[in-house]
Amino acid sequence: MRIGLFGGSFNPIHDGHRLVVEETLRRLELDALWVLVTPGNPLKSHKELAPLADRVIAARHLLDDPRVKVTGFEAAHGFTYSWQTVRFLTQAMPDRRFVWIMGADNLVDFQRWERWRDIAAMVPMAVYVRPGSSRRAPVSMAASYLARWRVDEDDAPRLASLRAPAWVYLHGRQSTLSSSAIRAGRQQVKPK
Ligand SMILES: Nc1ncnc2c1ncn2[C@@H]1O[C@H](COP(=O)(O)OP(=O)(O)OP(=O)(O)O)[C@@H](O)[C@H]1O
Ligand SMILES: O=C(O)c1ccc[n+]([C@@H]2O[C@H](COP(=O)([O-])O)[C@@H](O)[C@H]2O)c1
Repeated sequence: MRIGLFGGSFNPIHDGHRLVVEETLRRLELDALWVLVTPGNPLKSHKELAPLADRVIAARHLLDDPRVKVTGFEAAHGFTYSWQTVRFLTQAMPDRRFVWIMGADNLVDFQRWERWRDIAAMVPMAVYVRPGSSRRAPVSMAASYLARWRVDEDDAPRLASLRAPAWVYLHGRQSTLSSSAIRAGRQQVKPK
């Protein structure tokens, strides 16, 4: 069983997230994708953060696919950092093949994440291209550190079965949507 783990603030969820979900399910040949709605990104202000339950409900509504499961379980476990989530899931379910999924902007910042090298060593990762970060991501500090474990895009279907570290940078359909622009009233959850 190959399962994508797509963590996010989803404040609010938008069509850019749906695009990443659809593309990674297809390109990584995943059986399931778990959307992990975070109690709060440790690197972001939580001042404008909507309640977890509201973000979970909205994500379930927009991502209406039987393969997609939306959960806020990190809050119930008291997890703040993604390494805690990844360690917990890989230890609790050693027979599942997990892949951590994130947009290219998060690879640019990845070296600021708590124990980011440990995350990369625990789980294969798929980075999805995003406007504004597509060129910076592959030359970021984390990408340079992880360069020798980068897998060709054509091998994306194999990623889940590879031993970590292993990662792929996926190019494809792109969305300019962002939650912050939606909160500021400059964009809509779904483009017109
Ligand atoms: N348009 C997009 N294209 C590709 N990846 C995206 C896009 N929007 C968000 N993501 C990715 O989805 C995950 C969750 O993102 P998040 O909930 O922070 O949304 P966001 O639009 O980046 O929010 P904000 O604008 O508040 O930073 C992250 O890994 C992020 O990189
Ligand atoms: O563990 C960390 O240090 C860490 C730092 C930044 C972001 N994250 C996680 O990355 C995911 C994407 O966050 P965001 O806000 O960009 O949607 C979400 O699951 C966050 O909890 C995790």
